[in-house]
Amino acid sequence: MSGTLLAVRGLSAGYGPLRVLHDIDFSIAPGERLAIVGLNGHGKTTLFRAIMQLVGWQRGSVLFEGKEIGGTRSLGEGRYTPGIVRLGIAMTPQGDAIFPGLTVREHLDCGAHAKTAWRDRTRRRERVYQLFPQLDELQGALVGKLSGGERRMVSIGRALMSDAKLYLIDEPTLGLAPKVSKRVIEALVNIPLEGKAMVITEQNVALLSGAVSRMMGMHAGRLRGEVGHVGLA
Ligand SMILES: Nc1ncnc2c1ncn2[C@@H]1O[C@H](COP(=O)(O)OP(=O)(O)OP(=O)(O)O)[C@@H](O)[C@H]1O
Repeated sequence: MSGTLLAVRGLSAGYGPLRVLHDIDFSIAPGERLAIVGLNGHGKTTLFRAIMQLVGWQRGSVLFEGKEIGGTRSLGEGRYTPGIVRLGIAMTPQGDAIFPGLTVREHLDCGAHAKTAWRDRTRRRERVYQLFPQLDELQGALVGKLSGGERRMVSIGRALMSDAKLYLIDEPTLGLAPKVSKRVIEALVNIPLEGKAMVITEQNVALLSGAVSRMMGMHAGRLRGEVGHVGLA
């Protein structure tokens, strides 16, 4: 598929005096699944947070469907984030960002907060259950009582309930057993993109190798060129 969904140019970002990202450039087209791999602490999460305007300061351009959502900002983390979500970017944060007191079903419905998504929530939930059949059986269970892998599935499922065109999935396998990690990645690479796009960050290159359209490396806040290229999307 041609065209550019997201174009990041000269993006730098950090927290207070700390500069974490240095002049990041990359873009992603509709239909692409891009992996950004790098070790702990090298800036993967900060990159997602900067796209969502959740860092302390940033500068540089972030174009989403041709609209500038970046620019120079130094105050008010999160101030523009709801607008960015409404434009069509959904982020699954690292770790267990869940509401332990809600059931699986209630949790998924939280992701369908836009009007059109809410009206269509039953069908969307079914799609999530197809992707993660385990969750179908756990619809009424409290999310706080689930295993780490199940909670991660809920967290990803919540993002899929939205009207997003771009999914940012931050280290979906963090803290999971190898077998469960494999299942979560398999589900992620099987999600039909149909003109949407996905960026997945990961520390374990082997898990995503051969399963994504492109892979880039992040080291010390800089993106390095492609670390592999395969035909799958
Ligand atoms: N809120 C914050 N305030 C200050 N420094 C931060 C903050 N969040 C992250 N950092 C620092 O920014 C750097 C990059 O962290 P970041 O979380 O983006 O890396 P990462 O590659 O995603 O690794 P991780 O797997 O740990 O999330 C680290 O040195 C980290 O200590």
